Amino acid sequence: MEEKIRVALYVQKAALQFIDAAGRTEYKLSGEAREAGFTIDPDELASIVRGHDIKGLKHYNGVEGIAQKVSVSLNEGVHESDIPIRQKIYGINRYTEKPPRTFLMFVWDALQDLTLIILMVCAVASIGVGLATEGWPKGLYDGLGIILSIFLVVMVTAISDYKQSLQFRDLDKEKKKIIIQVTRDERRQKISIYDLVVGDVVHLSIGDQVPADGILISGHSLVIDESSLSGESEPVNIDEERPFLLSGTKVQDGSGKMLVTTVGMRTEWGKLMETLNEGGQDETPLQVKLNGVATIIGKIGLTFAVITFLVLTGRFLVEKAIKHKITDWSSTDALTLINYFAVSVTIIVVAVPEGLPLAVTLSLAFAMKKLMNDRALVRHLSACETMGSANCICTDKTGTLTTNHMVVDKIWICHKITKIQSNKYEDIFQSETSREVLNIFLQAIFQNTNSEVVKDKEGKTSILGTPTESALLEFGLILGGDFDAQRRECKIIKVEPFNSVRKKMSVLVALPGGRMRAFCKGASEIVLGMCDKVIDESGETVTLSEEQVGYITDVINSFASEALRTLCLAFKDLNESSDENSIPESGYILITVVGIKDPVRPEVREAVQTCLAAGITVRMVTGDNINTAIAIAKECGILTSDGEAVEGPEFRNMSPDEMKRIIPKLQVMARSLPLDKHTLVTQLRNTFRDVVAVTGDGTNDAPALHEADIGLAMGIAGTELVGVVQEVGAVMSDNRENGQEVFNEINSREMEKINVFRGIFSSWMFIGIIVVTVAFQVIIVEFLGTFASTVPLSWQLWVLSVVIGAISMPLAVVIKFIPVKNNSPKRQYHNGYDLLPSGPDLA
Ligand SMILES: Nc1ncnc2c1ncn2[C@@H]1O[C@H](COP(=O)(O)OP(=O)(O)OP(=O)(O)O)[C@@H](O)[C@H]1O
Ligand SMILES: [Ca+2]
Repeated sequence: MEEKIRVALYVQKAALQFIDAAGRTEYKLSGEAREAGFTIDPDELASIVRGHDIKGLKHYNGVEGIAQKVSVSLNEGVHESDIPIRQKIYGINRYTEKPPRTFLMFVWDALQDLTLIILMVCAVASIGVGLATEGWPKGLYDGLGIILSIFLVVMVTAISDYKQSLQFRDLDKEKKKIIIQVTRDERRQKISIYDLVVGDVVHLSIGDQVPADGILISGHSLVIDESSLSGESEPVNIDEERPFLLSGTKVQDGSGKMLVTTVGMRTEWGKLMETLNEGGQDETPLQVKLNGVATIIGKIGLTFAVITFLVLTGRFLVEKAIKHKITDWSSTDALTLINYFAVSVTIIVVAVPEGLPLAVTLSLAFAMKKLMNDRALVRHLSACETMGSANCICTDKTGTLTTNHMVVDKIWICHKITKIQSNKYEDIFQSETSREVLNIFLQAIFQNTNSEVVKDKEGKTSILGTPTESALLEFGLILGGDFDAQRRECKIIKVEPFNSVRKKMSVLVALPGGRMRAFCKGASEIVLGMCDKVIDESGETVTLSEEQVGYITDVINSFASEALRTLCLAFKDLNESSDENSIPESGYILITVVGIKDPVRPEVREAVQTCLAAGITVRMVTGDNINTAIAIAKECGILTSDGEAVEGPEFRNMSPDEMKRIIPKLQVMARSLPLDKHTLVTQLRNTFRDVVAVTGDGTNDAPALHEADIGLAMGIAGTELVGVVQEVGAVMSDNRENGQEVFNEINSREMEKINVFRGIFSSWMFIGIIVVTVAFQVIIVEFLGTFASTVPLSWQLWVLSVVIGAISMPLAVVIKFIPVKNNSPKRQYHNGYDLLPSGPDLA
């Protein structure tokens, strides 16, 4: 699929270049558009952005020029009232959906199974032979019996696949309801991606999906991951030189604002969707293996059948030759030969275990259903299987284990710790003189943020931004701060947005008098390291002594041990001579240490226990402070007394041997960079041969998600991960107990667990499937006698068949050791946050 996209993209690029070479195309603007005040044709706009036509953009006076042509002010945004006309002229932001697959298509798919094809051939042969030997209608019965079993298998497979596709379509719709931030009617607000129109001013920040094609208005270190479109893993910097943003790509770093120029099917993404047809469904690793087994058995059966036929026919011919009757043929002779053929066909029918696909399909369908109920997005049956094979989960903390609902809980300011209980700022700032401190504190909160306090139509205040920043802004409002007033007072000169590598955010602002001030906020110990002074009650700056640094470190640790996320806020006044183009990295004055509470989700502890019980190791990898991480990990039951907690920098600098030694015990990694998580996952997969599931928010965790066997991208808001974790555990233990339908075979530590009867009766799903399968067999044998050409068996024969069946158990154990991992493709499951607009399964 990815490959196809890439090819389509190259073809298109080439075509665009060709058009360019042939001279500018003339576009005609409709009269209606002109009347409504628009002066640029939709296709022309689309081609400028898609073709990265910087000359074309200059020709129209850059982004401001384009804004004029689509009749919008970059400060105010579009007006709600003219959205219908924009949609009429420039289109709506939707993609044509592939027509849904019909039930018959699923039936057709189910029929493609090799075992079934062999069975069908047998049915036809059997009907032919039957009619010739036994005549109408008795001769039909054998064949009809086989057709009946084929019918059953096909129906079960098709119905379960079809239902699953319907369910998936619903979830698909849900997950495409992405909310984005735009400025409209001079107000920043949230809208659905579908309501976006040409002319909209969209705010982008790290982790966001670019919702349509457009041009950069302004940005700070904006870096875009275009890999979904181009397959290029190298991210691109978006700035004045390269201001084009394409729908379906993702913001990897920084922040910015873009002007939407093209929506829906006119975008690059839309065009690609048009040229691509649907990708095929792939088989699950288990299906591949079972098909392999069935095919081998089938082939053996076929060989024996052919040999039997040849031997019987040979003997017959030889006998005939001995009796010198080789030229003398009667109809009885012909019937004998046909009979031999029938015997051979029977061998194939008996040899191919058609019950196998049925049982497997049923169990996978059940597992799928369970996952679906928990709203984990699973596109293919194979997901359950790969998931069932996971023996190790690396999870992030924020939003996955915790609720991601953050509130400031404790602060340290002016050498005093205060627990925030009431909503009164007097508790924190008692004396009049500390007004000064309050001012600088509010400045630090409101100036140095990527989030915003906005008012909606009714004048209600709300905060748009990340949970951490929202907590700070909310606190600022409680202290009586005024976001708009603050923002109007100072002019922001330069911004270094937050990301997980820097773990801090800094800005440079011009104060009313023209003096420059820098603010820095971020991971407490990092920012503390950048400070050499601290502000006291009266607003005076005093030099930080070593003792004081030690004391503040203690404060940080005490907050962190209470599971609080800690941040330091600091500022620095610059003198005239300092460089306006860079924000200082040291010499800051510390204002405060804040401790933000982010409670653990109540269900997490149990989910973790489920995993541990199923033999899955759970590891927490977080960007947060080590003490915070430890406190939370203990609360969730992840960190045990014999487990280890390390910090990212320490882990990074370990020798391969040291890593090998620590990883088995490693339960917590704190202050990690995205790359540390990636390293850990790589090590687990390669050195320890683990099957690793990774959960994360898809921004800073992207590298690790890609490396994992199973990547669960949960989106910033976090979702019902707990359900997924539990399912991984449940599916996993089900599979183990099944005596398989096989998952961890190459993992040597699993070897001793091949006791197939362990816990077999605790798995209801498995028992149900067995009962159904057995019931089918009994019904076929006992009641469909004539149809399936079986005779009711005596009890001795039943015992015999059970014994023969039991012999297949050791065989199953042997199958267990056939490696499956290498042919199981790595998979990623998203809960929509970072899915592409039209949501094809690119993973
Ligand atoms: N907007 C922000 N501005 C400045 N610093 C921040 C901001 N958000 C978080 N931090 C700091 O960065 C640290 C870690 O951030 P990082 O993005 O690496 O981890 P995370 O993804 O939030 O956590 P986890 O990995 O557990 O999900 C936090 O402990 C906090 O101190
Ligand atoms: Ca994270």
